[in-house]
Amino acid sequence: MGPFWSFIQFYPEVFLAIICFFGISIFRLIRQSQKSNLPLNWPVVRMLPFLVVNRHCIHDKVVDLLREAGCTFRIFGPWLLDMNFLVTCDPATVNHCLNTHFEKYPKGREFAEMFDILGDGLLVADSDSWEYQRRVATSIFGARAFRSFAISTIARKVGTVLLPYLDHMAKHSSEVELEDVFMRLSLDVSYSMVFAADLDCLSVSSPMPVFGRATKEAEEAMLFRHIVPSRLWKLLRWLNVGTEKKLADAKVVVNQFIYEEIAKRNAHGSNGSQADLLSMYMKVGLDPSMSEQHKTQFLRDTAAGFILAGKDLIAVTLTWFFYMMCKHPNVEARILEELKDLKSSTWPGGFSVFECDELRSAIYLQAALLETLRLFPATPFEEKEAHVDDILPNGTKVTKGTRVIFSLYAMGRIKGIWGKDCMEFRPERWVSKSGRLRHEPSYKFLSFNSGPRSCIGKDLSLSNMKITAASIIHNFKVELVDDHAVMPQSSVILHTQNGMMVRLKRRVGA
Ligand code: HEM
Repeated sequence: MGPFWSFIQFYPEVFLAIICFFGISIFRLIRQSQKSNLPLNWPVVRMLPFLVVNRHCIHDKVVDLLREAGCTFRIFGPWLLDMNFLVTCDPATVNHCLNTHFEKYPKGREFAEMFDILGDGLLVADSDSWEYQRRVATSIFGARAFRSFAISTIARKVGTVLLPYLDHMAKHSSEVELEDVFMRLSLDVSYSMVFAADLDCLSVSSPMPVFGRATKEAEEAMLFRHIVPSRLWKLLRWLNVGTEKKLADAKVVVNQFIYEEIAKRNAHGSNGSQADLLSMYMKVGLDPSMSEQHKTQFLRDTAAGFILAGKDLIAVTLTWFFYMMCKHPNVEARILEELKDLKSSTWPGGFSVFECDELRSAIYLQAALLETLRLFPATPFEEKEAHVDDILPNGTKVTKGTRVIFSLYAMGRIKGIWGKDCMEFRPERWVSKSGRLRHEPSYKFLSFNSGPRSCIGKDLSLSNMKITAASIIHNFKVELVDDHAVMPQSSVILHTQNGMMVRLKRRVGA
């Protein structure tokens, strides 16, 4: 007989007491969990069950949790796994971490390692390297030549690729997965903007090009890195198996494409008037202390960053925007009315594509896009790491190394921040009495980040989305396929869980 059975035989009352203690504790924890949205702190595994059980609807669960907890809550991961973090949607905390005490909350090495496909680029850099890269990027994004190249690229892609593709689908009465269409279009646009070369991702006859497949696999692997303990994905990376192998393969493809584009430019030079991003970076004259190898690496990291930075964010925002149009036909009708008197250019096939400058007066369209981003922020959460011990405005203590997660998704859904109607889609909230766009502080509307690390592509993205959305709405009626549920995916980017299936009809007279 083993020692366990001997113990039960000799001390049955002690054994019974232990069983009762655990039984009552578990019963109390379960009762408590039924009354509250706050996760239970179990022995050993701590709050991991909350994350696992709610993994398919984690964004909405975090909203409930933060509503009950008063906007800030500390999540404890299993013992020894270093998964503890603080989650918040409190604008004062956001302002503290991203603006007033910005230097205390860098991205951190863990973040850079998770996104190692971006090398040492602007999106992952900290301190001096970030400052230098931000300066160069700001000057390029502010250059008229780059902006006008970027805008004309968007209009060309919408006129020659997107609208003919949608028209083909409309003529064949085919169901279309709209998010996939936007993902392909966005990759096409980003690649052209960075290299002035066409990938042709959105074609009726050809499959997704190899570069597109590689970026998709890389993104899936980076998502996996976010949801498992870092020790696990590092082990898989070391063994080169699973998603880590796919990521390693994807990196080889991405590098091959980018280095080839850089080599072509080095061999043929770019003419002085070329204004794609690579040409602009080559023209700007990088830090003379950099070696040739370092410069090539810098250009590679920059190109990878700009291709990956915004493309999915634009694609998912457009998807949620059209979902809102399907659900709120009155808003769509008002946008159509607003577009009626605006100038557009006509492309082969008779498609109208709106001009960026004309769309400046389309206030309601922009309000509807901002309202979409409020309820469906393309990055549902953001993450920083405390560089030193700190105290947040609400008195919460933060120790060095704590990961702070800002839930942008929750921020748009809290009454105390946006009012009683916070769950309603109401573009009017963005329009002032005088008919202008209402300004909201970025630490309240965090979709493009706040403070020194605000999104550099904000204006360009809004122009892109306005041109694309206006041109689709004017030319086509988009209808959701019956019974197709559209829900957010639990992901680092707010994709839809099962895509968005629609049917299209060409508008009469368009
Ligand atoms: C709907 C579209 C977009 C949204 C919602 C968006 C949102 C954001 C957010 C939230 C950040 C902060 C990320 C962080 O610190 O972790 C960011 C940073 C950044 N975004 Fe965007 N973005 C969009 C499109 C773009 C585009 C199209 C580009 C470039 C072509 C771009 C370039 C950047 C860059 C370079 C940064 C890093 C800035 C820095 O760290 O100093 N973004 N963006």
